[in-house]
Amino acid sequence: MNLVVVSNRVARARANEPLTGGLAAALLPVVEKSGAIWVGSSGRVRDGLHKDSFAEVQALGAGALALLDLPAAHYGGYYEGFANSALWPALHSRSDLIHVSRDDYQSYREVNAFMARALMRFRKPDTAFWIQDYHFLSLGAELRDLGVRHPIGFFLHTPWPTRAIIGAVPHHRDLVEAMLAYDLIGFQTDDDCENFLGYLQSELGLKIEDGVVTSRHGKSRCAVFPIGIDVEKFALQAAKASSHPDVSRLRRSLHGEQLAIGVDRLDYSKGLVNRINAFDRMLTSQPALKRTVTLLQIATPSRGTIEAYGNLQSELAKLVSDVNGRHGETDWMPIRYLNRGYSQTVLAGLYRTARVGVVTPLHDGMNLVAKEYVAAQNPADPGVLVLSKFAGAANELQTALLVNPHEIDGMARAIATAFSMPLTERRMRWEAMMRKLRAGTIQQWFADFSDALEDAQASNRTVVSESVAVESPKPWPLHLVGSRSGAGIH
Ligand SMILES: O=P(O)(O)OC[C@H]1O[C@H](O[C@H]2O[C@H](CO)[C@@H](O)[C@H](O)[C@H]2O)[C@H](O)[C@@H](O)[C@@H]1O
Ligand SMILES: O=c1ccn([C@@H]2O[C@H](COP(=O)(O)OP(=O)(O)O)[C@@H](O)[C@H]2O)c(=O)[nH]1
Repeated sequence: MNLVVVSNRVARARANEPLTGGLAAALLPVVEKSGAIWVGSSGRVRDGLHKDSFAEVQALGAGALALLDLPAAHYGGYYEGFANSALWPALHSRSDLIHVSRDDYQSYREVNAFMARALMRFRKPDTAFWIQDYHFLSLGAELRDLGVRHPIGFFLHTPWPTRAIIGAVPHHRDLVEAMLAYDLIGFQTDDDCENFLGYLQSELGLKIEDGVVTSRHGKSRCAVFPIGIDVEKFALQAAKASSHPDVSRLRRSLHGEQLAIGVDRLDYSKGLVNRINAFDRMLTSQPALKRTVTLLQIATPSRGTIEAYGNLQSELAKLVSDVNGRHGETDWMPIRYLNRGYSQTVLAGLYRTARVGVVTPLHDGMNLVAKEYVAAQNPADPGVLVLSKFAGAANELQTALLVNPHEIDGMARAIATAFSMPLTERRMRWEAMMRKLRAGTIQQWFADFSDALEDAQASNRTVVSESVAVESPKPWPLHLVGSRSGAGIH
């Protein structure tokens, strides 16, 4: 199978650069190994809607990375507008934050249609397309409209909420109907999959049998594929990274204090305000912990041009300074707060230095940081994961200290418990989590989805020969094609 993977965000090709978000981080190692072509946004926009606006096609391990300039007229309405100000808040059960302009949906559909046209050049008789995430809910339908009969799979990296919440998204019916052009629709958790199937039954009146729905497009299989990480690579990286200058400087600066770590995009779904409030509450209710513990919170800026994100950044900066101002002393600050990104090599070392990993999103598709924190621990002296029960990762990491991120007192107690947990209990909990991580690696996820896509398509539709194609594909060249002059956007 000649696999073409499509996502809005793709990994930067340079090693040791911070990666933005779990989708790019997760796909990079498996795309590199598999020989797939990974198509996504170049981070630049261009005027006009030409299907040939590939800024660059470059080698990526055994495969290739194809970067596409997106149409300038529609980019804002697509990415900041419909994708991140309508779909993202709804998918994270924050319909109160939905803000869309009149043309955003149109722009979203235009970019999906534009991507479909651009993908035609990668089509070969044995091609399968694997579309990633909420940016491209209607891409499969656009490909079908262009005559594509190849297998097309879709994986949603975020949660899928209840019918009432998704019903707050403008054009939700059109979008979900368009999704049924996919042969396989993958979710992170059983709850997400059940919510989606519930919507199909109750809102669209469709029949479902064993996770397979029949619509005017044919059959679509809905199934669960929890995403994982490269466990052994992360563990090795963490062991090596302890000598990295950033990591050894951190260790030296601790003066015997125990470290808790949080690593998140600066996003309202990550529960950062509640987490800082919980740390504050812990220090207020257990003042003996002062000077003995510190929280290192890395909050990487994300989607900064969207108002809700800008507001959160200001709120957090104020909150952290308030907590530090009240509890801090001349030579000790409770919270070290950083608005920047780190490479995964450095992150691995930081995770290993921390006795406690605090991962407390209000809602999260998976949360790979939770898995990375566990994989990075020293087996002889592992740290403790405090994990929100609303992260997809909680389904697997049940021996973490599971918390409700809306209960500030409960979180404060859990963090304090984590700091004082005896070694035997830490090891027992950590070993159980490692068994789960090893059973569901990113390599396994990639293989499971690819196999299921082949199976789903074989039983759903007959592959139509290339002669039916509306345009003949051009070969994809492994060299620079076209200019890189578009305006930067990420
Ligand atoms: O591309 P951005 O707008 O900068 O956002 C970064 C990514 O955020 C989301 O990541 C999700 O994927 C992770 C891996 O499956 C998962 O662990 C996490 O829970 C999700 O939030 C988003 O879904 C991606 O499309 C973005 O690239
Ligand atoms: O400074 C940073 C912060 C995060 N990450 C990576 O970004 C991903 C975040 O994924 P997660 O699923 O936790 O959340 P998302 O940001 O995708 O919602 C993880 O692989 C992190 O290692 C990184 O490389 N550098």
